[in-house]
This record gives sequence, C-alpha cells and structure tokens, in this order.
Amino acid sequence: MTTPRHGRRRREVDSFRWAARGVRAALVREPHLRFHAAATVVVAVLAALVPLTPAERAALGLAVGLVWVAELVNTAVERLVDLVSPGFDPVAGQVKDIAAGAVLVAAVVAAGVGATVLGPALAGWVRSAVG
Ligand SMILES: Nc1ncnc2c1ncn2[C@@H]1O[C@H](COP(=O)(O)OP(=O)(O)OP(=O)(O)O)[C@@H](O)[C@H]1O
Repeated sequence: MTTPRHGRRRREVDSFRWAARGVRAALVREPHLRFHAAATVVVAVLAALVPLTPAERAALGLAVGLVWVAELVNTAVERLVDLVSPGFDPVAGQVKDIAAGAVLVAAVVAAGVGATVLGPALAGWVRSAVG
C-alpha cells in the first residue's frame, strides 16, 4: 500500500535521481567540469594530508562547491541558449558570456581561498617532512 508519506519519499528519491542524472550529463558534456572533478580530488587529498582547522576545511569545501555550482549553472544556461537561440544572436552570446563570467569569478575566488588555506599549511608540511 502506498501512503502519502511513501509517495512523498518516492518523489524525493526521484528528484535526487534526476539531479544526479543532470550532474552526470554535465560531466559527460563539459571538459571543464571534468577538470573541476580532478581538481576536487586533488584538493580533497591535500586537505586530508595537511593539518587544517574545521573553519579552513569549511572554507575549502565552500570554495570547491561554489565552482561546481557555477559550472553546472553555466552548462545549463549554455544548453538553454542553444535550445532557444540556435542561430547567431548578440543577446544569446551575451547571456553565455555572463554565465561564463560567473564561472570565472567562482574559479578566481576558489583559487584565492585554496592558496590562502593550503599554501601555508603545505609549506609547513613540506618543511616538517624535509627537516
Ligand atoms: N547563439 C549565439 N549567438 C551569438 N554568440 C554566441 C552564440 N553562441 C555562442 N556565442 C558566443 O560564443 C561564445 C562561446 O560559445 P559556446 O557555445 O562555444 O560556449 P562555450 O562556453 O565554449 O561552450 P562549450 O562548453 O559548449 O564549448 C559565447 O560565450 C558567446 O560569446
């Protein structure tokens, strides 16, 4: 028997599946996203190796997540623009440029957070490993 509660849970599971399918589709389509996936693994490994405070780990996680969100939204915008405006249109071009600008801003912020948090920690880790 399907109760209203079961129905709601089923819809939540379906929504999660569709969202995961969206991430997979973007990963297949976008080389940039695959680069971010590789960068995420590198950052996760580095963050596991060097001593960091919980706040520093949170900052790194937020920075990585920001880039993923920006890249996924940018991919969705590109797809939508291609759908509604397959021909050349200056506004369509501007929409894509602005969405790409969001990725650029997120990537610059993430690079800054990564250098600030991981730079000194990695330098200290290398010094203690060498000396
Ligand atoms: N329909 C269009 N009309 C006008 N200019 C466009 C249009 N589509 C793309 N452009 C311009 O070309 C640039 C690159 O577009 P493109 O669709 O190749 O984006 P991309 O970020 O390289 O996407 P992809 O990851 O699919 O290669 C856009 O940022 C925009 O300036």
